[in-house]
Amino acid sequence: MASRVPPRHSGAVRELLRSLPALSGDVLPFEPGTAPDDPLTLFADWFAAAVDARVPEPHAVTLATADADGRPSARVLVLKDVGPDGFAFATDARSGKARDLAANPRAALTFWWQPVVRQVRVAGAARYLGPEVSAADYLARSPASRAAALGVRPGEPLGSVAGLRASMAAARRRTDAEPGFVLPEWQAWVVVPEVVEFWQGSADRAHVRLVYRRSGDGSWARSLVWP
Ligand SMILES: Cc1cc2nc3c(=O)[nH]c(=O)nc-3n(C[C@H](O)[C@H](O)[C@H](O)COP(=O)(O)O)c2cc1C
Repeated sequence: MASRVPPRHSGAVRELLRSLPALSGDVLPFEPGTAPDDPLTLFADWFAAAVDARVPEPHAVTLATADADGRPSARVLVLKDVGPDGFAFATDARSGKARDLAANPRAALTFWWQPVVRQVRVAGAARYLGPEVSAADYLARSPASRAAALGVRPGEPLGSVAGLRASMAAARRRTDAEPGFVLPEWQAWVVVPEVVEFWQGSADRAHVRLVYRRSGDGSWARSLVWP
């Protein structure tokens, strides 16, 4: 098969970018007038529809944080749960995101489900769920996942990939020998939503945006906004 890697002439990336379609998935029907009162219910519906449509890894979500000075940072992680508290994820206390959240406990999550042309955005306060929930999350991971978390030192300079592999192999041996061990740095967090936006793309660009905002009494107000 011919390589699609372009020659490295000036403008090659721009040409490649312009050759690509956007919003080319199969739009799902969405009638905002009949949407539920609660965005978590609509999220559950949309998530199930994404799974049904075989969206690859629909639980992979971009988490945006900012440090104490407001410098933003974003990365992909795995959504662990969605419940009345909000959207849960887990990470290492030594990671950049956990440091950001310790200094500035606000976050945004963005899901992009290309095959169904849907985006969901969540913004709100981020809350550490404490050592017990974090330990339970850690112990629910497979031995390989626990070893992967145990064998790393997030963000520290790494001399070689061989060093990483050796550390992870040692972590796997320890995980197998001590199955009850919990990495003290493991942290479960939840983003408590204040705003949730459901975006249904459309081939004719008449994209539907339905925004839910939480009121002081905990109820939700929802409205359409222009795309
Ligand atoms: C599909 C996918 C899933 C990931 N899941 C997690 C996760 O659940 N928790 C996590 O801390 N990092 C996860 N990562 C790694 C993060 O993207 C990131 O590289 C790492 O957490 C360090 O980010 P930070 O320095 O901004 O904190 C995942 C990456 C990808 C691509």
